[in-house]
Amino acid sequence: MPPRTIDTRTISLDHVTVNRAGNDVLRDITLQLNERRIAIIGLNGSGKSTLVRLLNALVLPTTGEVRVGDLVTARDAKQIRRQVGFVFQNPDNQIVMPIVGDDIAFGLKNLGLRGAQLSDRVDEILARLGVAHLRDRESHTLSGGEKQMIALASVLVMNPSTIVFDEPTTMLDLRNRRRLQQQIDRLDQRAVLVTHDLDMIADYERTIVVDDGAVAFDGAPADALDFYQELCG
Ligand SMILES: Nc1ncnc2c1ncn2[C@@H]1O[C@H](COP(=O)(O)OP(=O)(O)OP(=O)(O)O)[C@@H](O)[C@H]1O
Repeated sequence: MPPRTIDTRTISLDHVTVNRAGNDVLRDITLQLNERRIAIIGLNGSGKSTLVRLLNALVLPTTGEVRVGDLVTARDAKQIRRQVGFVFQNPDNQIVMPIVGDDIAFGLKNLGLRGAQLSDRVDEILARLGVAHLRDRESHTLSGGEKQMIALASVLVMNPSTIVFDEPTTMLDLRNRRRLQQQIDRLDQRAVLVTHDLDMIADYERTIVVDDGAVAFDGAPADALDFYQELCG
């Protein structure tokens, strides 16, 4: 996958700690995220979801600061969520409207789009993901793989500069996993992917291994995988 230059904002974490119920689930994390493809791997409960939720203000630091360009998550959550989209592990957490087309249109309507401008954007994104035929379907009747594509469409349609995927393939069969992987590979946007699916990330520019709330390794995927395998024992 050739690296492409993209106009996106650097995401930086500066000495970030997140405390939950008296425990530091993330400890003193300092990172600058500039690459186009970044993977986050690590054992269950190591802190991966908490780390990526910091990137679009779903989680705020207990101490330290997270910035997207000049914006600070603790202050500018609304603007940051337009820059940094988030695709959840379970698309049911993300699909809010009973009809697919309305779900995709939801965020754009909040931005004031109406009429042909709105419906063209919805059509365009559904066609791009190969799911135009789902536009008028009732959301709850979709299969898990179809729901995951609609969840991705609802994020992509807002044209964020970074998209975070938190274990997006967990509920997918092999065919849909490959489809989603292709869609992620094609994105112009920066992608930050949390996954246990290690073969998805071989081409990534950077892989961060999280262990016990800290960054245990940060580098090329092949080296990260060696490190992770040793960690797993
Ligand atoms: N609100 C909370 N209250 C108490 N503990 C929490 C809370 N949120 C997260 N934790 C704890 O923080 C740790 C890290 O959780 P996190 O979901 O970030 O891990 P993860 O690496 O994404 O795990 P997995 O691979 O299992 O999804 C876990 O021990 C979890 O139980």
